[in-house]
Amino acid sequence: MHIVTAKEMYEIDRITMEEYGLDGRILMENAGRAIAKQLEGLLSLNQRITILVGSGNNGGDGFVIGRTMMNAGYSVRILQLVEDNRIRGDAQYHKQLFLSFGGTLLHWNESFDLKELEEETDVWVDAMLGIGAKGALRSPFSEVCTFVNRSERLTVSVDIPSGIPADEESGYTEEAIHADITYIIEAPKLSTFLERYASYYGRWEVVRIGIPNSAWSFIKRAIWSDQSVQQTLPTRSRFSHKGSHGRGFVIGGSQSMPGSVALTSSAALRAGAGLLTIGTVPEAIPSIAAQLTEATFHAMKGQNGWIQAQELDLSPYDSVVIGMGMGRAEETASITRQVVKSAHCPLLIDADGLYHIQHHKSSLRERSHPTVLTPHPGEMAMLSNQTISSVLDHPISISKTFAMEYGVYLVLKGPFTIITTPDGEQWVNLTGNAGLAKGGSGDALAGVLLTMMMQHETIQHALSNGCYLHGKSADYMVEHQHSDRDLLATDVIHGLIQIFRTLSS
Ligand SMILES: NC(=O)C1=CN([C@@H]2O[C@H](COP(=O)(O)OP(=O)(O)OC[C@H]3O[C@@H](n4cnc5c(N)ncnc54)[C@H](O)[C@@H]3O)[C@@H](O)[C@H]2O)[C@@H](O)CC1
Ligand SMILES: Nc1ncnc2c1ncn2[C@@H]1O[C@H](COP(=O)(O)OP(=O)(O)O)[C@@H](O)[C@H]1O
Ligand SMILES: [K+]
Repeated sequence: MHIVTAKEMYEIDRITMEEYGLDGRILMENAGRAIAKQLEGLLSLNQRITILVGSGNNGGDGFVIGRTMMNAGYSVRILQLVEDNRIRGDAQYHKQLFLSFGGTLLHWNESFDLKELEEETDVWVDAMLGIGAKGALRSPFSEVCTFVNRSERLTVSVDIPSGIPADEESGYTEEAIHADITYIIEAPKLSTFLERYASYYGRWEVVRIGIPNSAWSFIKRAIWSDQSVQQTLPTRSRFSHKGSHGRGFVIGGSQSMPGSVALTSSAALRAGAGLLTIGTVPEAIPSIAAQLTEATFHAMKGQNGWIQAQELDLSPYDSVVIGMGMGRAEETASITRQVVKSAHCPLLIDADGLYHIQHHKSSLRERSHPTVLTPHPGEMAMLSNQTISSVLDHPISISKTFAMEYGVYLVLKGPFTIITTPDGEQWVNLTGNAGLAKGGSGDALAGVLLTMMMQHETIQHALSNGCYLHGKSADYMVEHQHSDRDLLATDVIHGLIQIFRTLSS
C-alpha cells in the first residue's frame, strides 16, 4: 500500500482521468460508495447520519455517501457549510443527484443552530475538507469542527480529518476534527504517520476507488505490510548449516555499560543468526557471558573501560554492528571511524556509534558495502543538524534527504519507523506499541536487524522485516502476556519465538 503527498495523489487522479479515461464523477461515485459500504457494516439502520460538506471534492464524496446511505434506508441529512456557488464540477453533479433522490440539504448561516442538529444526529460524517485543505481552518469550518469535537457522537472522516494537512506541514490548528474512524481514499497521506497528526485519524482504513494499479508506479513510498513480510522473509533450508545463517559481529559495550550489547546479541541469536561474536572490553565479558551461553567473544583492547582503536580482522564476518553501550569517549570514536573504513560487509551503526560519526559523515559515502544507520529522532536531529521537533514534523523528507546525501540505509525509529534506501525509496513499519518506548528496545532492534542483514539478499527487505518482527513481537507480548508499561526488551526478544512459530506455520 502506497503512501502519498497531496501533490502525488492529485497526479494519480489526473493520470487515472486523463490517461486511462476514467471520469472524475465515476471516481467520486466509487469513493462515496466505498465509504458508504463501510458505514453500512458499522452502523445500524436506526443511527441518524449528518454529513458535513465543504466546497471541494471531499464534499462531493459526502454527497455520494448521503445518497447511498439514504438509498440503503438510513436517515440522512447534509449540512453544506459554503454558499451554493462554491459547489462546482463533479461535486455539483453529485449534489444534484442527492437532491433529485429527495435528499435533505441544510445550509449553514450565522444563526444556524448546531445544537438542534446534534439532537437529531447519531453519527457525524466529516466531508468538509480533504487533501485540498490549506492552513488554519477558516470560518465556519473552525466553529463547526470545534462543535463536532465537543459532541459525543461517533465521528467518521472522509479521506482526512478536516483541518489537518496531507503533508509534512505545520500551521494547522487544534480545531481539526478528531475522528473516531477515517476512511482513507486509496492511499494514506504522509500526515497519517506524523506524531503531530496521527491521533486525529482515530482508527483508519483504506478504501479502493478504482485507481489502476499501474498509476502508482512513480510512488516510491509504501507501508511494509504482513503481505510484504510473507513475500520476502527467507525460509530455512532443511540442509542449511550454521554458516548459512550468517556470522555476525557485535562491537560495543564498556566496563560500565555491558547490558546493551547483551541485548543486541541475544536478539540477534533469537532472530536466527548462525554464529555470533561479541567484541567488547575484557571487563564486560563475564557479565555478558553469564547471560549468553551461545555467543563467542573477542576481547578487545580497552582503555579506561572503553574500547580503543586496534587491529581488527573483520573478514570472517557477514555483517557487523557497532555502537551500543560503547560510550562517547574519544577512544571509541577512533574505533568507530576505523570500522567504518575497514568493514567490507554490511555495517550497522547505532547509538554511540552514531554520535561518533556525526562529524565524519562524508566517510560513509566512501564505503563500498551497505551502511545502515538506526537513529531515534534525537540522534537523527544530531546527524542532520536539525531540531528534534523539526525531525518529528518532517521525518519522511529529512530521512530521504539524509539517506540519499550520504548513500546509507536509514532506519528512523519511532511509533512509525521509516526505512529509507540510499536511492530514496521509503517504507513505513506499522507494528510496535508504546511498550517499546523504553531503554533497551533499540538495542534489541539492532540485533534483529543484524541477523536479517545476513539472511536477506536485499538490505531493504532485511531492515523492513527486522523492524516488523521486532514490533510484532512487542504487539504479541502486550496482547497476551504483558502491558505496554511493564514490557522489557528481554520480553520482546522472547516474544520472537511466538512470531517465528506463527510465521512458519
Ligand atoms: N480528484 C479526484 O479525482 C478525487 C477526489 N476525491 C476527494 O477529493 C478530495 C480533494 O478535493 P479538493 O481538491 O477539492 O479539496 P478539498 O475537498 O479538500 O477542498 C478544498 C477547498 O476547501 C477550501 N479550503 C481549503 N483550506 C481551507 C481552510 N483552511 N478553511 C476553510 N476552507 C478551506 C478551499 O476553498 C479549497 O478550494 C480528496 O480528499 C477526496 O476526498 C475523491 O472524490 C476521489 C476522486
Ligand atoms: N510509542 C512507540 N510505539 C511503537 N514503537 C516504539 C515506540 N517508542 C519506541 N518504539 C520503538 O522502540 C525502539 C526504541 O529505540 P531507541 O529509541 O533506540 O531505544 P534504546 O536505544 O533506548 O533502546 C525503536 O525500534 C522504536 O521504533
Ligand atoms: K474530511
